[in-house]
Amino acid sequence: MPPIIAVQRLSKTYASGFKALNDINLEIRQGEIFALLGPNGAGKTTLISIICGIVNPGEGTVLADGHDVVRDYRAARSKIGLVPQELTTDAFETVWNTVSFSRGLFGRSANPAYIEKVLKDLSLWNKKDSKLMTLSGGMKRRVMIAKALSHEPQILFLDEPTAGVDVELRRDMWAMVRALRDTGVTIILTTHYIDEAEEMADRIGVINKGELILVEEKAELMNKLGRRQLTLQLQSPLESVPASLSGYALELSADGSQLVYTFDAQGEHTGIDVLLRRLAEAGIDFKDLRTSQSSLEDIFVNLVRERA
Ligand SMILES: Nc1ncnc2c1ncn2[C@@H]1O[C@H](COP(=O)(O)OP(=O)(O)OP(=O)(O)O)[C@@H](O)[C@H]1O
Repeated sequence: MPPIIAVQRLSKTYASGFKALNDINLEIRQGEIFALLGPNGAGKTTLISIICGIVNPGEGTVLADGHDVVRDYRAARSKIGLVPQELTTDAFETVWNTVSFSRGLFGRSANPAYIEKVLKDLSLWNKKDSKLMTLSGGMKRRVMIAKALSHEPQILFLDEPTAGVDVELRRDMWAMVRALRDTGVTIILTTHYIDEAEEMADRIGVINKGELILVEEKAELMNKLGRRQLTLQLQSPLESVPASLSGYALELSADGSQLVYTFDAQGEHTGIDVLLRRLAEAGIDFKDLRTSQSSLEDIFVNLVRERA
């Protein structure tokens, strides 16, 4: 199946002379949830804006469902829904009218049954006659999504969808995004919340200083770059790691009560069995042990730091 979005050799230099994107190549698969991560100013919004036809690409090409976003702008844009970061809603309009109007902007004929479905899916149906200014921030965000979906796009961009929303609404938003994906919509989201990418994404792209430094299946990424740790809670504190164990990647906590062993999550041999034997030989007893895996956040911070 051809990619739903194909970005090839895309670079962008703003009029100021600042190069915001450098030779980006990216293919988004139909029906996936793709999370774009990157620190502030990395180029996420620039990339999304180019794909959505809001900012002109400098060099390179972008196809959305086979349509060139510059040469064939209208066809490309009709495939895309964009939920921008800022809430821009017409305060005096009703939910129903604003969502129906958005559909009209894309030249689509009225389809009340579809709008009704979108509002119901987003739990907005009982607010359809409410003026936007009377809605809570969370409800307004839902309206932004409904507007973006009004013309039945196949691709939905969510720019920082849960910035500043409470935990409960975040969970609701995640469920909504999953439900949308289940209807076949491809979702691309940018986020600063790494746990959001960890929770939601099928694949993850990391952008830093205008360069796409990594694109990977989430599970693969966690496997490849993730480190695992074994923490041993000692019976009696140690002053230092015994010399007989110096060949192991062991760290002693400041109070001497914990030994932490870091090992490769992918490696065939973790070395734990031999380590435990050596500990016993050294007369070190422990009362508890637990393993942990580094989070996507650790991986992300390391990736970006390496390139700083
Ligand atoms: N119109 C513009 N003219 C000049 N420079 C710009 C323009 N728009 C963005 N930039 C610069 O391009 C870089 C990338 O900006 P962009 O908004 O794409 O980053 P971002 O990854 O979305 O950041 P954030 O996470 O803060 O939203 C930044 O250094 C920004 O200052």
